[in-house]
Amino acid sequence: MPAEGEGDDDGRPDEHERPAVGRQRGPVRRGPGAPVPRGPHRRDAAARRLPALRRAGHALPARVRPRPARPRRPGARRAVRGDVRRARGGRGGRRAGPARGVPRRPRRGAGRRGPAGADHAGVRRPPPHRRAHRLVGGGGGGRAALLLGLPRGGPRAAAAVVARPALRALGGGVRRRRLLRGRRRGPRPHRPARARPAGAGAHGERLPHLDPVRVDVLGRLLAARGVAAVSGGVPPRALTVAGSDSGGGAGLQCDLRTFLCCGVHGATAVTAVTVQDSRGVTGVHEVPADVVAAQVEAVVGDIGVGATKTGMLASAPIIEAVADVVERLDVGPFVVDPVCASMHGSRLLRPDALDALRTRLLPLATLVTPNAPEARLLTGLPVTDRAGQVEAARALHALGPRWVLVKGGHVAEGEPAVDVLFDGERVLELRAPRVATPHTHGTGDCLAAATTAWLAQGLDVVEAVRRGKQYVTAAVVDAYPAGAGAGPVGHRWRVRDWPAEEPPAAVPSTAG
Ligand SMILES: Nc1ncnc2c1ncn2[C@@H]1O[C@H](COP(=O)(O)OP(=O)(O)O)[C@@H](O)[C@H]1O
Ligand SMILES: Cc1ncc(COP(=O)(O)O)c(N)n1
Repeated sequence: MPAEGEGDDDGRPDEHERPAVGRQRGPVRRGPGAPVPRGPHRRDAAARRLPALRRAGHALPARVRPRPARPRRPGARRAVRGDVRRARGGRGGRRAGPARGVPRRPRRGAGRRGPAGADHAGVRRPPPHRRAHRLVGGGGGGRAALLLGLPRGGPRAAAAVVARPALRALGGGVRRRRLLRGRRRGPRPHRPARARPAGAGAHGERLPHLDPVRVDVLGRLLAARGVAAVSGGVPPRALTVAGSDSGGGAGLQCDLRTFLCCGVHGATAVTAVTVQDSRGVTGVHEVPADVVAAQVEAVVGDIGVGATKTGMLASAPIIEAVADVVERLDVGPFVVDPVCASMHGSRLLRPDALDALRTRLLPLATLVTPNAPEARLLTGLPVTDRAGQVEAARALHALGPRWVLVKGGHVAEGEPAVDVLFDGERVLELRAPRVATPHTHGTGDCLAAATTAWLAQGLDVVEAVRRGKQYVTAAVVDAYPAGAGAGPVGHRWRVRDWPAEEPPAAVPSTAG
């Protein structure tokens, strides 16, 4: 298959031309927040502050405690709670403010942090592998690490690293927290403010508090400790039947990232390997149709899937093979993203495959998600405004899918990004602010994959598409310029609250 074409005269649909990257407004760059300052070990500074800290009632790690505390002088005033509050810079007693020699605790979100592993007074806390037992109880961390695929060098630390966000995601459940955390000694260590996910809540809705990925991780941790799991150990599964994008921004790479970030295990049936970067596609190697079908059979037969999506299908034989296997097996709700070309205008579907797409695949689809050029290609209708989106949705619905979503990324640019959803009766609009960025590589895959992930978790189509739209909007806000051309949408906004723990120590091995 030719990787690039030049317009209608050579068969390549010029509808797939996107506005040139350079013509768009500058990228919206978002960093992961202020860099974490890392300094030298502050043992000396910590030791200088010891008297004040001891007055404040801090529980000090043994390694910075130079000598046992002196016995109290007879008649000396017993430390009262107010002293502790004052020393920590909180309210209490008459004089609010830090005790002499104890630095004021930085405000939440003030962006200041001490050296890694140090609390607000500059005292090093014990390293994670010595603290982790408070989170996961003693022993068993090795198995937890094994289950979670984490490094074995510091299993408890690794388990703690995973457990902490899981606990945070669980919100309430004081007993559950206590069970895992154990008894806390000393004051609560300072935690820096969490980075707010970019774009989250743009539509007044947040992703669910009870994040399925984290609940599941916690479930596995508990199972490894022999404690009854909080939720089932196996996450929902979804399958993508799609091409590989060597640049990683679109295709199955984008699908897998999105699946994970939406709480499902992703499986793949690879249809083609593309040689692709941020500037375009320079090569395509198709996978034989029977091998594509065999991948679907293997995944569905053994692992099982709650929902399936298609992306780049490359050729009519591959479409036929996928249609055959989807008819035979239970692939769950079936989302067809009728990918015809890349955003750079490189063809990803042979022109003679359009008919197979219309007649074999669309009738099987729970939801089909064309962009405006694809909708035009499939229906022959111009799709240049909202009315055109609705008309195309009606025409596509007549081809057999249960739902049609005509996306608005290429429609009325400069206005909000509005997608039109149609089920044969209702016409619904999903509206989001349009982000001024040229880095929109993978938007369509991201939307379809997120929607598929939510379908795999049992949501209905409207709810799944709403969340898919919410996800892709945040991902466009989080997009970044990787390469000289169009950069990919970003997924890091979903994982930025990884705890600022130190990784486990790498110590010389005594074995061998
Ligand atoms: N600049 C943008 N800002 C916000 N949302 C966008 C932007 N560009 C595309 N989208 C959204 O991303 C999704 C994919 O749209 P579209 O670009 O039309 O598909 P494709 O990537 O298949 O060409 C749609 O929900 C669309 O509204
Ligand atoms: C393998 C593969 N699948 C899909 C796309 C479409 O993504 P985009 O429209 O963002 O280029 C792509 N470029 N490559």
